[in-house]
Amino acid sequence: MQPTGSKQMQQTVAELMPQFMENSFVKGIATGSLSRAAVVNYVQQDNLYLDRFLTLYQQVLGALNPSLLEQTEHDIQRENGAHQVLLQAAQTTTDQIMTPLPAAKQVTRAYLEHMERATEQSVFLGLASMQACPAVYRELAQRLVQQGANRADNPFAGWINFYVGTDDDFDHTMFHELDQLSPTVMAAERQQAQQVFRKSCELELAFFTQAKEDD
Ligand SMILES: Cc1ncc(CN)c(N)n1
Repeated sequence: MQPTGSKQMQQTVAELMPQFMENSFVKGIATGSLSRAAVVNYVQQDNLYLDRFLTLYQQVLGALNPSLLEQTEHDIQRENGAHQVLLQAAQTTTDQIMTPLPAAKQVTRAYLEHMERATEQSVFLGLASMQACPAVYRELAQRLVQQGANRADNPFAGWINFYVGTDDDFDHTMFHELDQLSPTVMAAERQQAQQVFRKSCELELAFFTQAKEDD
């Protein structure tokens, strides 16, 4: 029997996880050693990313399932909690690093454009492109916890604990929504959704790499 769309996406995440665990930014989170520049770079780009992600999410879920939008959109707004952990370690604040507004870097732009293009094609593809966001972080955080990386002396433990905790429900809810929609679209579009999802996972990896590029 064919796995459901969400199972296949989870397999993609599992397949790519070794690359995430080897990524230098992720290793820095695990060991508690990241330069201030890398942390600032990451949070600046992530603020730009999440702002646009929320707008797209509102657009897609508003069309698909407004009551689910109402239940879940606060999950994205709450991510500021994860950023605060990083900013505290870097001894800075959101205001300081976002004023004046930094420019979006190449990977951030490419990722946002990828999700925008997918959403223009269909809400199903839009949702698939956005699903890597919770799916990758939840799996990553779980693996970091398994490694014991959220130990008390790691300044980034709160970041790991945030994603192991809160992205869980959001991730399952979105996967469920994708599986519910799946029978309503053609087989070709279901296949395309898998490709779109994989591309988003690759951009997630590039997003971490970008944070350390000019550090
Ligand atoms: C780029 C990116 N991807 C995923 C997440 C976690 N939702 C995030 N904060 N930023």
